[in-house]
Amino acid sequence: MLLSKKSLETRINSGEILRKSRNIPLDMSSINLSGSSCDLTVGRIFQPENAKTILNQFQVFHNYKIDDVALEKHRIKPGEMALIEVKEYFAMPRDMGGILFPPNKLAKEGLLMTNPGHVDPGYRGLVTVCLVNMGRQEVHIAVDQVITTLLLVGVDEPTDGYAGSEGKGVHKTQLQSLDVDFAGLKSRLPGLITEYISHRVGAALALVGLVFASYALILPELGQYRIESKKEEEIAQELIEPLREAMITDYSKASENIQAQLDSLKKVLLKVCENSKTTECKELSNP
Ligand SMILES: Nc1ccn([C@H]2C[C@H](O)[C@@H](COP(=O)(O)OP(=O)(O)OP(=O)(O)O)O2)c(=O)n1
Repeated sequence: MLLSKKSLETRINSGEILRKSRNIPLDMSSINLSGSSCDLTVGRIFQPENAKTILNQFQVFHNYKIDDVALEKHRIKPGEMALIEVKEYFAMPRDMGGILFPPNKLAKEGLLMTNPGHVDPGYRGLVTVCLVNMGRQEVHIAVDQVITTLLLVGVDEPTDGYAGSEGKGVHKTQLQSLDVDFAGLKSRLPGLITEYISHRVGAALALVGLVFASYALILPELGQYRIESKKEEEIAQELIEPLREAMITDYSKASENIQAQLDSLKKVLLKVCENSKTTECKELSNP
């Protein structure tokens, strides 16, 4: 069940739900209650990268604490991240839970809240809001500005309360794990570009290498092929030549034989003609 404005006022006045600090009740005039929800405001602002640098690099000389890196106002650049510690201190009763929402106004400005969530019945302490500027413009945030809306819901019977410890707000470990911008793009981009280029160049080089390697492999093969075919031609020549010579020799021997045969045939015919005394034989014996 959502709680009405009237019952919220009563509970807050009695020191429940929200307080100014652990032991100081909230001044009702400082909070904007509407229906079953109330608006929560900016307490401290942290720009993770700046805060980390100061805490890590100058700690040795100055003994900086988290309070020293908190900002009162800040312009969140497009793509950048900011961590907000909410000003109001939670003192949730055991019969009531809460849900933290980003106000519509923030979204309109391009701010994305990365950790909307529930507030357990019995939770005590501070809550944090992590924002990323997803828009094109810088977004200005300052202390006391509305940063999140708390929707309050009654539980049908009192719970055992919250088992976790008191919320201390933003701490150093939280800052360490966050980057200057969304998904660490600013720090990752040079690496991503180098990786992209090296992939492309690598692929191009591999292609060029492949072409050269192909030439290097094919050219000697072609040369070899030529040499081998020349060799083969010489071998063929060596084999054909004696055959050719043998053929020529045989042919001339054969023609000599034929000539001899013809001569002896002629002699035989002449003898036959001399005996027959025909006209044709006379012509044959006196050509
Ligand atoms: N933006 C938010 C949302 C919640 N909380 C607080 C109120 C919750 O009661 C408490 C625990 O919230 P979750 O259960 O959502 O978070 P975890 O599961 O991380 O914490 P836990 O292990 O304490 O339950 O943290 C917070 O500090 N900041």
